[in-house]
Amino acid sequence: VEPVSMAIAIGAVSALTGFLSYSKVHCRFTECCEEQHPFSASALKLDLEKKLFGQHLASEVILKAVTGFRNNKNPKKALTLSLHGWAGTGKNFVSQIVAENLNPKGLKSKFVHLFVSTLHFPHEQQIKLYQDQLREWIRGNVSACGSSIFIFDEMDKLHPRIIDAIKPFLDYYEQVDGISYRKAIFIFLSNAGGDLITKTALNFWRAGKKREEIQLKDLEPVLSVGVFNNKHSGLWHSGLIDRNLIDYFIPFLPLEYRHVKMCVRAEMQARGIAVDENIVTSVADEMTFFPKIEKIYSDKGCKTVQSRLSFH
Ligand SMILES: Nc1ncnc2c1ncn2[C@@H]1O[C@H](COP(=O)(O)OP(=O)(O)OP(=O)(O)O)[C@@H](O)[C@H]1O
Repeated sequence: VEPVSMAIAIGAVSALTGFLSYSKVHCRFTECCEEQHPFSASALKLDLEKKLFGQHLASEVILKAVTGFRNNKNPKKALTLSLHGWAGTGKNFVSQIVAENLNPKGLKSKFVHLFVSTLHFPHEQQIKLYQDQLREWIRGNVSACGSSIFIFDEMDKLHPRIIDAIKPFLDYYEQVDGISYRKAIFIFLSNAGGDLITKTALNFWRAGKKREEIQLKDLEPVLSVGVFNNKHSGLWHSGLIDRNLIDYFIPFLPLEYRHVKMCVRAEMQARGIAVDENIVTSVADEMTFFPKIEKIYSDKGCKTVQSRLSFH
């Protein structure tokens, strides 16, 4: 090998090594987009089992969907999950668990984005502007980090045309204007369909069947049709449903008295207080339950447990 080529080769290798070690050090100080943060399906499974109460369907589907997506080196489209259920049943909570399992900084990561309808898209007459802003925001963020996560809370309060603006990003295209969206994750949270889920859960209860016997096939089709036909679901007549771009409709069941108690215990443990069963019972007793006669399900799920516990 002639000396000049050798010198160039050595120079190139050391420049590359230098760059790699620089970026390693750099990423220690600022957050970098790593396409593949180490992901452990068993850690996610354990988290769901330990932390999420009374949601056997949501746990199962979320674990399957996220694991399958992350283990696929070449997904054909972005992962799109639509979470439905009554208030306080764990939709935001589970999004946080998923975000933390995919990204060490969880919701605080600059690659995880939360949109809240009433906060970010409050005015009916600004739909066109919101559509443009949303498209730009997602395009910019996915070009900076392909594996970005976008969470849309309060979908039921979103004008249905807004979300259709991002339809091309959720489709099977390899690239849209030079950007691939295939490694991104979109999570929609909504109360829409909560009434349908409760109805099914109640039917099982009244038939003397266990809650855990409810299967996804008992709910998913009802949910997708119900949400499509519901003017206040954010997905009313949406092209996302029409074109089958939502991978999973995930039902969150209404929580029972025993689940509320589990939430109180978890909250006490999180605060480092010894679990006192008298307090657990009195916090759970303060919650209100429906339907009027049977009083099975907590109407706020576990939502006010934290603030109520502070009064004991
Ligand atoms: N199934 C659950 N298992 C464990 N904790 C729960 C569950 N559901 C709710 N919680 C607790 O209650 C808090 C509020 O729940 P969360 O914000 O996830 O409800 P949500 O379903 O998103 O409600 P909303 O539709 O009103 O936004 C959570 O931070 C969590 O502490």
